[in-house]
Amino acid sequence: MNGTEQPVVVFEHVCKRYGNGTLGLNDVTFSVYPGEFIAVIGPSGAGKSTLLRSINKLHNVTEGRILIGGEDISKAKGSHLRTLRRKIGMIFQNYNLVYRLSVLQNVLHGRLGYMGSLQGMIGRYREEDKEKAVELLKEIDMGDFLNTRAADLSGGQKQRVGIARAFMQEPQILLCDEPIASLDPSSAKIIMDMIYSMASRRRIACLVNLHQIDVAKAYATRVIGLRKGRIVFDGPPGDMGDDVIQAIYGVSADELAIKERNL
Ligand SMILES: Nc1ncnc2c1ncn2[C@@H]1O[C@H](COP(=O)(O)OP(=O)(O)OP(=O)(O)O)[C@@H](O)[C@H]1O
Repeated sequence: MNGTEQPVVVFEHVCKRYGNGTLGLNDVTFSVYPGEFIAVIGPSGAGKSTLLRSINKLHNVTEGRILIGGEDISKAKGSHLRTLRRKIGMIFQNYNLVYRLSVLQNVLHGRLGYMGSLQGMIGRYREEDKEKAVELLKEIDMGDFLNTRAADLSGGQKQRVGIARAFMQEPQILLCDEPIASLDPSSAKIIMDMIYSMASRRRIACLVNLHQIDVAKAYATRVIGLRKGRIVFDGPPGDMGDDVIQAIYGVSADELAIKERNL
């Protein structure tokens, strides 16, 4: 971040109330700058997914504004919404691949937001898109799996394809919703390393929902701690003392470690 750079995402006093009355986000205000790697942490139900889903308007917020590159996505519709969504890549806990399709075809899906609907339906991709997809797959060590069906991959390999698809979109913001929650520890490390290095090399801003504080501390340039829909901490991981853990989770770091061990 530097003094002249414009934020890629701005939240201004955002509230999200669900139909049943639950307040998922409560007066949330923050800005995200290019190159930041932000871990969003908090106990179950704190609003982490609600926050991520608000950014690309997977649901409407009830109050406040969300600006993407200076434009209000809360009000955007139709082709304007589609254009704004191109800037926002997503990586999911459950990969969201099309399992009957090949690895290469899944990665090419990252270009769909740039194509007409007919072009997309018949899968008519430009040669340069295919070359870019192959390059990305090589970058994540999946160059030998181009024609493998996505169904036939391990969990870690599926997530790598999810990563390549997200970068294929050339986003300015990458939203990762618990990207390692379904993976064993060694695959989780590989995936976090890949997301971190690929995003920082391209200066793409990342928001990553995480359950593990140690992972947040290891990778994040900044941590946002949510509790009951409110931001209760926003700062560098080095500032996360026991008081901060208590404010986010309502228990001490020791108690939290015991709870996690018993899960
Ligand atoms: N579709 C919905 N309808 C009603 N309430 C919802 C809905 N989705 C989420 N909520 C509620 O909003 C609050 C925030 O939920 P959210 O899923 O954002 O939390 P989270 O921090 O991502 O939790 P977890 O770590 O368990 O995934 C919770 O009280 C949840 O029950």
